Amino acid sequence: MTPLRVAFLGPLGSFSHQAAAESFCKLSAELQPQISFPDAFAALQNKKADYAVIPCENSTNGSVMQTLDLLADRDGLYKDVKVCGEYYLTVHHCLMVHKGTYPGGWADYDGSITKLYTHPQAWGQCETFLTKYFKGVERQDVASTSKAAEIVSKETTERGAAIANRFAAEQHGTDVLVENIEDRADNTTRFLIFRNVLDERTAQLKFEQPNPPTLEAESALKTTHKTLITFTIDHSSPGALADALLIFKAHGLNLTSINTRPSLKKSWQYIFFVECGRTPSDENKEAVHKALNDLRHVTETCRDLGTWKDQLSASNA
Ligand SMILES: O=C(O)C(=O)Cc1ccccc1
Repeated sequence: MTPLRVAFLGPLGSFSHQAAAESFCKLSAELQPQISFPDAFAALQNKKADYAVIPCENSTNGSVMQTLDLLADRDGLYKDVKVCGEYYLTVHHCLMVHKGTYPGGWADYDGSITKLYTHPQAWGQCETFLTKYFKGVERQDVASTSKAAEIVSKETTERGAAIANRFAAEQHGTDVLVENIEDRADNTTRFLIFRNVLDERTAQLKFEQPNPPTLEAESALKTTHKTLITFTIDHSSPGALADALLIFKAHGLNLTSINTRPSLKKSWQYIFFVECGRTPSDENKEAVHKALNDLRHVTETCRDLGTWKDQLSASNA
């Protein structure tokens, strides 16, 4: 059997690459860089990859809208793709330039950078640094931080700089001018790990996320299981959202986050993303199944996006 194939947002050296490598480090996995998040999802749906590791939320900057839009799956492209795990990565950004541009390093920097490149998620994580040193400098969104590094590594005429991972600098041969430019030292991105639930090959490979590392055997039993459910409601019906949320309470499911994205069916109507947790027990093992059945009565559409082990419940236990 071929090794486990893990899709992530490339090119090599992205934060997604780091998260994929770290979360599958114990398994001999073939890491497959993709050009975009939709490409990674398509690889799963088409059974070209077994898993995909995609950023969903950052502790400084909040939810990743591109990922929520993928999960909304408005065109039904990724029917069999579900979450099966999560991974928290501490994210340190560097400012990097074309090799040899500033031989004296940051100490000699003369203010000549005219354009900055990075993934949209990164701007908001480095705002203090950028406001201090690069106020008014043009910012260009690119597909990933490592793509930004690749662009400045190849540029010949412009004075550009990229915000990216230290590994991206090694990968693409750029010079790091400043390290750790993120606003907060605890800047962390949560990645979700996805699989195709109908892919039998993937099922046989049995990737099982470990219990959080700091958990002792006894408290391992207390690891929270998280579930993600998306739904739409009848916006003209007073209390429709309250009715839906009460179902989680009725089944002992603790709400841990709520997000919305436009439904794109009608303006000012939304798709709701509800994440909830439970500590597994004999009594509540059917809780998610029952909640989904009840939700189908009070929602217009409703989708189970998977259940996985909470990798932070060690610190919550
Ligand atoms: O662009 C990357 O490197 C990604 O993997 C997306 C991203 C961007 C910024 C923080 C975490 C993940």
